[in-house]
Amino acid sequence: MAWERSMGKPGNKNNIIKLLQESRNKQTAEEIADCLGIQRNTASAILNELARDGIVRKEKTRPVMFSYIENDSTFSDDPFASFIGADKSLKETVEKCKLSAIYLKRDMPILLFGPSGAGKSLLAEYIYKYAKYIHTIPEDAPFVVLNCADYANNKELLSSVLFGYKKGAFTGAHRDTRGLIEEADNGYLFLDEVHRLSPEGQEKLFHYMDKGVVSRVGDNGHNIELNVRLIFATTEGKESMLDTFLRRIPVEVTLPPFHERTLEERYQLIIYMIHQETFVMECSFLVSSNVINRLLTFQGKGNIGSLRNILKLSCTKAYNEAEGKKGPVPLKLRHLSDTQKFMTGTGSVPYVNQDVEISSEKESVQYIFTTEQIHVYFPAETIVTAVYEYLEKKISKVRFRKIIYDEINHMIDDVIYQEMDPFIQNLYNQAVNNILVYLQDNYGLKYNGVMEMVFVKILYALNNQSDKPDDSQYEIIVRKLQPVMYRYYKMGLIFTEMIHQTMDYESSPWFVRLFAMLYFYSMAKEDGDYTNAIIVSHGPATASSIASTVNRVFETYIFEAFDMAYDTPKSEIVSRIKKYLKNTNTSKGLLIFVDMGSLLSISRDLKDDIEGDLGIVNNITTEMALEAGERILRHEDLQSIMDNILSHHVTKKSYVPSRQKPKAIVLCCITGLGTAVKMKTLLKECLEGIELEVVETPFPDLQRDGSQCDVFRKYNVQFVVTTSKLEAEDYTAIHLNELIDKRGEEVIYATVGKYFDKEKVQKFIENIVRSFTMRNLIGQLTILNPDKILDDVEKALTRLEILEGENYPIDLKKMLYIHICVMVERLILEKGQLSESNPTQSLKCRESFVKNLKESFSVLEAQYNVSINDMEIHMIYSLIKNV
Ligand SMILES: Nc1ncnc2c1ncn2[C@@H]1O[C@H](COP(=O)(O)OP(=O)(O)OP(=O)(O)O)[C@@H](O)[C@H]1O
Repeated sequence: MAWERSMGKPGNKNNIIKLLQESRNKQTAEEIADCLGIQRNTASAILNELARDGIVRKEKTRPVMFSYIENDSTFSDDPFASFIGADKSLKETVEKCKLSAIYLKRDMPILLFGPSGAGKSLLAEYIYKYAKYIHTIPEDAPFVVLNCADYANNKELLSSVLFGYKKGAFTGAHRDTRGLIEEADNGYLFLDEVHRLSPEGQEKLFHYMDKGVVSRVGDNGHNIELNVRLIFATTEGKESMLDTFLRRIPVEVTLPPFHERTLEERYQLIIYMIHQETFVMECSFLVSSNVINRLLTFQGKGNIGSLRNILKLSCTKAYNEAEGKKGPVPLKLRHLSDTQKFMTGTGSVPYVNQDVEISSEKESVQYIFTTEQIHVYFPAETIVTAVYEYLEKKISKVRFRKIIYDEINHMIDDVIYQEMDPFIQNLYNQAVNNILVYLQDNYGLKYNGVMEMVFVKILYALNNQSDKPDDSQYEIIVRKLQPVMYRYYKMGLIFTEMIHQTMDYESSPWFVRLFAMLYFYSMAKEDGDYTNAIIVSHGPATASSIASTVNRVFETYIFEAFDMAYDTPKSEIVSRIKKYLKNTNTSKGLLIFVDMGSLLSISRDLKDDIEGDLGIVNNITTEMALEAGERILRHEDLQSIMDNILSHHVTKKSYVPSRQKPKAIVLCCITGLGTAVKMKTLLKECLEGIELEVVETPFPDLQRDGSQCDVFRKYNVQFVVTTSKLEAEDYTAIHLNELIDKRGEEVIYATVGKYFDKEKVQKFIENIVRSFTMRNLIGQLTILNPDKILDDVEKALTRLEILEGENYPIDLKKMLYIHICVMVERLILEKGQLSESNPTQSLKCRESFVKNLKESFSVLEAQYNVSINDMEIHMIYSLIKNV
């Protein structure tokens, strides 16, 4: 691989220097490589080394440009470059401070808010240094500090210290004395804890801010003109400051407490402070990872200031203990002066897991981290195009994998040699390493040092790059890739979630996820398109330990584990698996190992959720899982995998072959019972060679659940025939009466017509028209004479219409004729079998209707010797009210 190559021949370095010296122009690594006929990576590695040695200047543009540094270079550094956080969480703060320093006149005072020890005094010093650096104040300008809290009990004294006093102004004022504000002329005055200043003192300051003059105490008539830049600081909130004071301050900034700084900054601060101690003690420290983890979670009062004091004491303790011993001084938890202050919340993830050696021999600049700009260029266009072409089947999977592999490698080549701060690299390395090990242990990720380094660089670059990628566009791609690459999708998800948890890492989460997904995909042995396999086992980690062993052995994510508590009910197991299957591609089948015989029956619950075959094996051992894993990776079919496992291991299986949902016409009768049965028989006879099933479903179910109804899960429903009005949104429903109309013909052509040839469908329609006319329907009666019963029913219904005072529409009447004729025959046949009144069916119809119906049907009841019970009345009532 490219990153494993050496820097090539020794002459390359000299050639590069010569080229840059001669050309005097900035050049990219690529241009230099082309010009010298060497690999770009080799050129990039050498250029970075030369930049480190100060021979070549590296400009963090895109692409990165390199130029030769002439000896007379006057390049000097912005003092803020060494202020930890200046380019990260304090970026805005620092920009405001710089702005106030750039302002040429004195009247741009700045007020720093923040808790004790957050770094206000230090920031004030940096502002002063910066003003010198940009020459808004002279090189020898004073920086005068006054902490108003020191005079909290003597406000008069504070005023006289600040503004000076005239001889005789108060007892003990023996001579005219300059105030600190005069000392600060042409430079800066930093007033810490400014809220402690008396109202009179504040008045005097306003006067200076407004007019540029001050008068000493006791000498009000004499104004001294000054040019002093003011910086104020307070640990109090705004409310403790006079409004008149705040109004005069154009720039306000707030420094956050230590625990609100980013993890990276907290780490930098700790390392930096220990490094300072190496000079004091003249030794190196080997800081244990426990110490670092504790310090990182410090939330005590006094923030960085307290932390500094604690470190000073701890380093002294450690030094004394190690006196006379060789090697770096170990700094352990026991040396922390006030251990309980650092208690990490229980269960929190340790940030680092390696000790860090901090040496005084290294230059201090190496510990004052300035963010090295690493540029990561993601070949979005190529990858996005490849994804779409692959999804649209314009390119093969092999081609797709090749494109992804090439592009990811290109990106890796680009980023791998870019330099970053070694200590921050260490922090990132440890976090990334933890995650990759987890993915290796559980998902068989095959990873190496290069992968770790790539992630470190990419994450770091994203965190520090000003032109961040447009994250939302990557979200779309990730979602598109989910179904075709779900294994890598999941690993990408785990990676991003863990990096967020362990590092508070938030930059470009979708980009990171897509990159992780594609990187894992391009490096994996398998593309992920093989039989899905899961292990369901009771016990805290039985399933996951077997799954992780197999995944690790094959360095491939084959098994998913479901650890179940011993009392987990079957329904919950099923629902967990169903949830998993929702985001899983099962077209190559699903093999499930369970540890209980009773779980074999989950095949019934799961079979509709799986596209391919489903195999369940009622036993699980690591050996069996290993064998299955091996066969899965050989792309054996599920049936043969199972046969082999069974022949080698004593066990049982349940096998449900992949099932195409059968096509069906659904009959939905509000009345249920006989009418539906009769219609079903008729409809089936009409099919004549068309392979369709005719199934019934209860009206209330369909009305309530629509296409979520069970029948839609089991069948590929063509259309639904109903005897009652039904609002169908996402499926086709047709009323029984319409079946023999034009609409019936249209619906049949639009649905069934898609699958069968025209002549058969035409025949089907003709059959329906012939059979579903009313007389024919009633002609299906087996014992009753259709003409006779029709006459009797007509009389009964006419009587009901009169009693109810209604004229039923013709469609309804037809329905009622069919229903009542069938009902009478059914009652005759079932006499003695059916309970008198169905207890679950309460009679919900109007009382007067029951009375009228009983009266109008009494003749019919007597003639046929049947009794129309409450349930039947209810059905007739429903028909009348629904149609
Ligand atoms: N960004 C930083 N980089 C390095 N050291 C820092 C940084 N911020 C603060 N410190 C160190 O933390 C300690 C406390 O900072 P500082 O005295 O400036 O805080 P403060 O807000 O002024 O506190 P107080 O309100 O108690 O005066 C100092 O030793 C300072 O050097």
